[in-house]
Amino acid sequence: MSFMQINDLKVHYPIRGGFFNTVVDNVYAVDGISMEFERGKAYGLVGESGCGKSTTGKSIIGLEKISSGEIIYEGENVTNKRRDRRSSYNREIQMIFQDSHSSLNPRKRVKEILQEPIRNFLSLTPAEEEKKISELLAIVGMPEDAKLKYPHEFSGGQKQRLGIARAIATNPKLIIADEPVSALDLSVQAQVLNFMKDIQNEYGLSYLFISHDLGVVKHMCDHISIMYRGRFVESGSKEDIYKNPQHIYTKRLLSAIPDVNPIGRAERKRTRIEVEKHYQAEHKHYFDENGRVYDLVPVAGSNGHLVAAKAKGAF
Ligand SMILES: Nc1ncnc2c1ncn2[C@@H]1O[C@H](COP(=O)(O)OP(=O)(O)OP(=O)(O)O)[C@@H](O)[C@H]1O
Repeated sequence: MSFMQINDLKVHYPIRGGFFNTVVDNVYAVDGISMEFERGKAYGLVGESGCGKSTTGKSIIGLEKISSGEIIYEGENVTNKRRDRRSSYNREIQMIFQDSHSSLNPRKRVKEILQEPIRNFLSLTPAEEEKKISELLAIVGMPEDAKLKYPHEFSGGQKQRLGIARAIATNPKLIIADEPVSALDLSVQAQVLNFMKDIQNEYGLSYLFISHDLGVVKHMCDHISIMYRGRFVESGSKEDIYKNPQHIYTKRLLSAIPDVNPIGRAERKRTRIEVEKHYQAEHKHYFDENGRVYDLVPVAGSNGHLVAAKAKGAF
């Protein structure tokens, strides 16, 4: 049973131009997506840069204006209440960002950074607040004396842990994690991901896990949507997406990561040959099975030869 539903969400940014600075077009950053979140489950949102992943996350939490669509939380339409301090939605949906360095106020000590959500949302006595901050630091594996330090005194992985501590301070149900490890060294990425899994299990947290990295999403998520130009081209359980991808864009995303590539070599080759044939026949476009059109451009292989035709934007 899902506790939150996103229905036909659209976020369009107007493009202004001309002498009168009128709206001449729109960027269809998010263009009609629907999702459901279940307790204790992680929902993965994958796609290449610019497809609308961050805009989706930010609009859910209320950092971006929604053009149309609705968010239903615990049976209530909260679309216009997302930033309302009094609403439980505002307390129970939190976000962590890729760049924890810039999302943590450099002029505040850790104690003050963690105090902020606690004071905004929980009514605690000073003693309870102090205890809560110590508990949060313990949960994210940071020492007690971190309280008095500033963000710059920590490593990238530690700063991301502090970002997580801040997000879990209000006992959230859903954490939107926007590329939470992509700015970290590879060695630290696994630690932070494992830690996120641990707290998910312990507190029954749900995640909206945003990433361009299908390997990371495979590790973290139960349900996955593949996003392309503001829309979902494919959604399904982790098993469906990795074992039996349907859309050519998903297949290409998967084939770009050999480690987790579930489609056999033969199929990978077939997809590539199919597109290459179109290119060699001097077609400028390739139409996939859903009628979507891609521009074809050449790409050079590591040996310097033309190895495949590439569908621009998709491949
Ligand atoms: N404030 C804005 N005004 C106009 N266009 C915007 C604005 N914010 C984002 N966009 C555009 O909306 C589209 C989606 O951007 P978004 O940042 O959501 O993509 P993304 O998938 O998260 O990319 P990345 O992985 O690089 O962060 C892009 O074309 C982007 O240029």
